[in-house]
Amino acid sequence: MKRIQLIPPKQIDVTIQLPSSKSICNRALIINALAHGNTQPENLSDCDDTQVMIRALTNMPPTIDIHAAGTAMRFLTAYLAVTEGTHVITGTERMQQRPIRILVDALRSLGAEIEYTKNEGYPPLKINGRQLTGSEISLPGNVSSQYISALLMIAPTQKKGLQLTLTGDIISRPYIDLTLELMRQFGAKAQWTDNNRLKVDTGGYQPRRFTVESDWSAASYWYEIVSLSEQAAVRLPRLSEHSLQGDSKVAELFGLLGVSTTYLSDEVILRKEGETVSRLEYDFINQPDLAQTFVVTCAMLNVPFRFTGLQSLKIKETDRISALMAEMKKLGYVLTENNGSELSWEGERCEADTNPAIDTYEDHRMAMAFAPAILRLKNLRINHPEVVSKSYPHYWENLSAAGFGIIEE
Ligand SMILES: O=C(O)C1=C[C@@H](OP(=O)(O)O)[C@@H](O)[C@H](O)C1
Ligand SMILES: C=C(OP(=O)(O)O)C(=O)O
Repeated sequence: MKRIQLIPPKQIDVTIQLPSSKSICNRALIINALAHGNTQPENLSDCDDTQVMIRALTNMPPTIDIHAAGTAMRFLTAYLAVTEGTHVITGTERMQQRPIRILVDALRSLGAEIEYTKNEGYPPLKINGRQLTGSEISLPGNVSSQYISALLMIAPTQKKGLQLTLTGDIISRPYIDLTLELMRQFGAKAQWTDNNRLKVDTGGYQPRRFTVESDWSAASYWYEIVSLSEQAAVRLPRLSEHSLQGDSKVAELFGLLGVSTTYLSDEVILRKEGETVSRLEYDFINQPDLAQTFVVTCAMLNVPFRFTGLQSLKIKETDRISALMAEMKKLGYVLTENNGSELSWEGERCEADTNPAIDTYEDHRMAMAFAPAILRLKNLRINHPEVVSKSYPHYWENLSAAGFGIIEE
C-alpha cells in the first residue's frame, strides 16, 4: 500500500501556487460549451475532477467516465440530457453509490430521456439528449446543490427557460449563487426570485474570455498549517477578498483560530497572529467542504467544538462523518455524532496509536486535512496520499516547498 510519513518544518515562510477552483472550472467549462465558445476558459485546473470534464466535453465518447467527480457527474447529466446523441455516463464504485435520483426525476419531468443502467437512483445513466418541453418544477434543495446548479446551467438554452422551487432547507447555497453569477457573466438572465425560488430566462449564453481564480477550499489547508504552527507566513496568489466562492469564509473563521489574512491586489497573506477562541461552534451548511479542516484543526489546538449542518457529508467522496470519527480516534480524540448532521468534541480523549497511519477512503480532503496535524504530533503517516489529485494534485509538492519532509514508505 502506498503511504507517506510526514516530518514537520522548522519554520514556514513560503509562496504557494494553489490549484484553480474546480467548482469554477467545471461550471465555466459547461457554460462555455453551451455558449459554443471556441476558446477554453483560462487557468483551468490540472486536477482529476476538471480533467475528466475537459475530456468528456472535448471527445464526447459514447461512454463517459467521470471517475469520482460529483460536479462532473451532475453537471454533465443535465448537459447530456439537452445535447443531441446517446451517451452512458458512469464513474467510480463510490460514484455509483452517490444518489442522483432527484436530478434525474427533475430532468425527466421536464421531458428528458434518462435510464438507470444498474441501480435505480444511482449512476451509471443512459441519456438520450433532446430539447426539454417543461419549464417549471419543484425539487428538494436539501440533498445536494449540484442538482440545482446542473438544472440552472442548461436552462438558458431551453425554449422556455426554467422556474425552480426548492423544498426543504437549502444546503450549499453559495454554490448556487456561484452558478448564477457565472451564468450572468456569460450573458444569461438568472436569479433568485424568492428565498426558495429561482428563475432563468431563455436566450442562450454569449461566449467570452474567462480566467479561473484559485481555490479557496484548497487554501483552507494552508490556514490550518499556519494555525497549527508557532510562527508562519504563507502567500497565496490569485485569491481575492470578494471571491465568488463560499469557502472564502475560511479567512474569517480562521481569524478565530489565530490566523490573520492580509488582502493585496491579487494575493492573500496568512500570518500566525492573534488569539484562539476557547470553543468553536459553527454551522457548516454553506461550506461543507471546510468541515474536515476545522475538525482536525480544532482538535489539534485543543479547542472543543460543535459543528452542525453536516448532513451532506455522508454522501460525499466517503461518509466523512464516520471517516473523521475513525481517524481522529487513532490520534486519541473521541468525537460524538448527532443525527447524522453534527459532530462535536468536548475534550474527550482515548489512547492514541503510537505510530498512527491515517486512512483516506478515496477522499482527497481526508489526506489534506489530516497532514497538517504533524505540526502537533510526534509522528504521522497518510495512507494512499495520491487521493489529493481529485482537487489538488500538487499538494505534497507544495508541502515540501514549505519545508515539510515527506518520506514514501
Ligand atoms: O457545486 C459545487 O461545485 C460543489 C458543491 C458542494 O456539493 P453539495 O452541493 O453536494 O453539498 C461541494 O461539496 C462540492 O465540493 C462542490
Ligand atoms: C464533495 C466534493 O466534491 P464532489 O461532490 O464534486 O465530488 C469535494 O470536493 O469535497
